[in-house]
Amino acid sequence: MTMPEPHAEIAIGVRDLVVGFGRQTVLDHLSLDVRRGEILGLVGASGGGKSVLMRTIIGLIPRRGGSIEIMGQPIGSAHDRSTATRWGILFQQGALFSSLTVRQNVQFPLRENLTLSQELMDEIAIAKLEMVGLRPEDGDKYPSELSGGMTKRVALARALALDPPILFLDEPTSGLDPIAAGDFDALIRTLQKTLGLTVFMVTHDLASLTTVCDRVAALADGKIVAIGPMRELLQSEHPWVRAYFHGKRSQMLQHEMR
Ligand SMILES: Nc1ncnc2c1ncn2[C@@H]1O[C@H](COP(=O)(O)OP(=O)(O)OP(=O)(O)O)[C@@H](O)[C@H]1O
Repeated sequence: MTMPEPHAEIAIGVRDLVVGFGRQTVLDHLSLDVRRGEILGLVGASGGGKSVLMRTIIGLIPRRGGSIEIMGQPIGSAHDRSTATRWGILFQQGALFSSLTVRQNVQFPLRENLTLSQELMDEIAIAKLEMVGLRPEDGDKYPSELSGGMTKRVALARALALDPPILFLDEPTSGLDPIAAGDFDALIRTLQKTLGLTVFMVTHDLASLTTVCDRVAALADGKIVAIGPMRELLQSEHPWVRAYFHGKRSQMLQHEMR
C-alpha cells in the first residue's frame, strides 16, 4: 500500500470511487492521486474504464460511491459552477465546431464564460494559437481545412483558452503519424513546464508513456493496480501490467529502454 500524499501536492484526489451502469461495476473502489504539475499517463484494457474514470472526474458521469477532490475542492456538488476555469479537456477526435473558424473555436469558451471586448478576444486567440505552434493566419481557417495534427493543436488552444491549471487529454496522439505524435508530445511537455500544468492523459501510445509521462497508472479490474514512473511499471508483477508492457507489440520499445 502506498501512503496518501500530502494535500497541497495533489491536483486530483480520487478515493474509493465506485462507478457502474446497471448491473455492471466499471470502477470498483478506485483510488488515485494526480500530483500538481505532473503529467500522469493512464493505461488500461479497452473497455476497462479509462474514459469512464476521466468523465467521472470531470463530473459527466455520476458516481455510486467515493469522493473526488480537484485542487482541494470536492467536486460534484450542485453548487459546483466554476468547472470551466478549473480544467481544459481535449477529446479524442478534437471535436471542433465545423461551422466556426479556428479563431471562433478558440474563443468559444471565452464567449461562454466571460464578457470581453472583441479586440481582447482576438488578442487572446492569437496568443493561444501561438502557444500551440500555429500562426495567427490559421485563425481564419475552418476545421475541414486542417490536418489531423493542426486539429489537435486547435483543440488544445481551445482547451487552454481560460488558463485552466489542469488539462485532460483523451488519447491525444491517436490518429497522428509518429512524427506529428512526437511533436504533439513535445508540445504537451513544453506547456506543462512553462504553464505549470497538471496533465491527466489517457493513452495507448508507448512512446508518449516513455517520453512525456512523469508517472503512469495502470487500470485493471476497476482499480489502479500499479502507479509510478514507467521504469517501475515495467517491473510490476501484476499479470495485466506484465501482459500489457511485455506483450509482443511493446517488446521493441522495451528493448530500447534497457
Ligand atoms: N454511458 C454509459 N452507459 C453504459 N455503459 C457505459 C457507459 N459508458 C461506458 N460504459 C461501459 O463502461 C465500460 C468502460 O468503458 P470506457 O469507455 O471507460 O473504456 P476505456 O477503458 O476508455 O476503453 P477504450 O480504451 O476502448 O477507449 C465499458 O464496458 C462500457 O461499455
